[in-house]
Amino acid sequence: MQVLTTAINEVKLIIPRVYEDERGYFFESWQQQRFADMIAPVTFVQDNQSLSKKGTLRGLHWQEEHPQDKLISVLSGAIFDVAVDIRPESPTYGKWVGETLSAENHRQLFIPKGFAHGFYVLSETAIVSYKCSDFYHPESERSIRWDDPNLAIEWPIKGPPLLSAKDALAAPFKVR
Ligand SMILES: Cc1cn([C@H]2C[C@H](O)[C@@H](COP(=O)(O)OP(=O)(O)O[C@H]3O[C@H](C)C(=O)[C@H](O)[C@H]3O)O2)c(=O)[nH]c1=O
Repeated sequence: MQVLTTAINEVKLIIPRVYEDERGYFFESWQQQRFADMIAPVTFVQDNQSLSKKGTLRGLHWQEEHPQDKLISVLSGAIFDVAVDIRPESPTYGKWVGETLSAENHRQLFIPKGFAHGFYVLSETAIVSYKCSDFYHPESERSIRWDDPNLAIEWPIKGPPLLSAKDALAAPFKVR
């Protein structure tokens, strides 16, 4: 497993060791001890999975009172995955990182607590599976507009994205 830093130090891009043979491939998508040794001693308690059509944008979301570390993986298709630093005291507050994760490149993104998360679907469909370090607390959910001008995220978007009603009405980013 290779762990690469991104433009925001705490957000890590993971390139797993993939074993390929004539049948296909095998890799350990998560291993607690190696993750603790190389990234952080995180206890994941919930796995989420979503399927989205091409052009879907889910996000930018986080849980305020029950913040979640997340390990994002793509089981099918490809997404542009984005993390936004929303930690009030952070020197990179309001900064974002984006990585293309796909079932083909097997890349994963570790997004710690204190970040908003969202992704845009590049393929016909994408199945995204992600591990969370706390349970779902809907009352604690917050969101920021995907296209907030103060974030200026460079989404690889062609045309208006497919949004949930909730995301279409998301709040603006709070500039410090
Ligand atoms: C997040 C979540 C949702 N749900 C239910 C609530 C809704 O009835 C339905 C769809 O939820 P929502 O539209 O909020 O799903 P997404 O827009 O994919 O939300 C996620 O999008 C971004 C990318 C994230 O990182 C968050 O994990 C999460 O906010 O699933 C649950 O039952 N458990 C959960 O943990």
